Amino acid sequence: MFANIAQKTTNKVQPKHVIELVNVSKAFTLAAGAFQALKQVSLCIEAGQLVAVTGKSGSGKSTLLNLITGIDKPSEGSITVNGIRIDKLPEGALASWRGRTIGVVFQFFQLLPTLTILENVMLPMDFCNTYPKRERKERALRLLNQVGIGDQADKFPSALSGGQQQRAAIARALANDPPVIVADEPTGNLDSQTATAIFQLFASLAQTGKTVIVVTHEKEFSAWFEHTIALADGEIVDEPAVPA
Ligand SMILES: Nc1ncnc2c1ncn2[C@@H]1O[C@H](COP(=O)(O)OP(=O)(O)OP(=O)(O)O)[C@@H](O)[C@H]1O
Repeated sequence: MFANIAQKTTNKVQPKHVIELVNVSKAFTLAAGAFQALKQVSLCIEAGQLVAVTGKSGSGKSTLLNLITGIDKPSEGSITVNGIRIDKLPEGALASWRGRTIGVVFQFFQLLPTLTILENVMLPMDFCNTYPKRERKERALRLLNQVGIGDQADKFPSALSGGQQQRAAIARALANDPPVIVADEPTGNLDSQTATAIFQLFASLAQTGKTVIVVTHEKEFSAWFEHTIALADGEIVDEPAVPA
């Protein structure tokens, strides 16, 4: 199903550790003083891993994702993604880096309602200029076929079911062929059968060499993940090993 993506991804030279955090802390300044949302977190994730991030509300899951995607900067520590020290990158360079390196999938899909599904998937290519203009439509269609909704390409998001919209969002996340896909509670709004199909899709992507990081509360899917990063009060209580 993902043969084309697999071909492309495995031809790339990727560092073994696609994501590496060393002693990362994140403090927020509140009226009452500094609040440590993440405390001295170190972890590494290898290419092609399907990784879960779990923890109670407020444990630091979104903060961790925001740091890995470069949306936020750490207060301390280093973050290396795909060989780049992103905590050192200036804002402009970060935006362009993010568009090419990270595909993001949200709980509520966040497709643009006034664009067709095909146009939504083409958008990241238009923003980042990653593929020649004449190739973008064909690539978007190919991605939609690969996630199983090629026949919905000309519809608007409101005409699709939740599961179909999430498949479209995954196709959009793949548009620029990023090595890393990050999903924040992607099945939180879907029934369990549809959620299973979405997790199957993520597992297939990981098999093609994509690194897929999923924040999830859904324990019934824990067996799908090769690693679980369990957070409690901003600290990792279960983690992939840090490289020597
Ligand atoms: N911008 C901010 N300013 C101040 N405090 C923040 C900010 N962002 C997060 N926090 C705090 O950091 C802690 C961790 O928040 P975070 O959103 O990472 O948790 P979470 O595990 O993703 O929770 P949820 O499952 O509810 O989304 C919380 O106590 C939160 O209130």
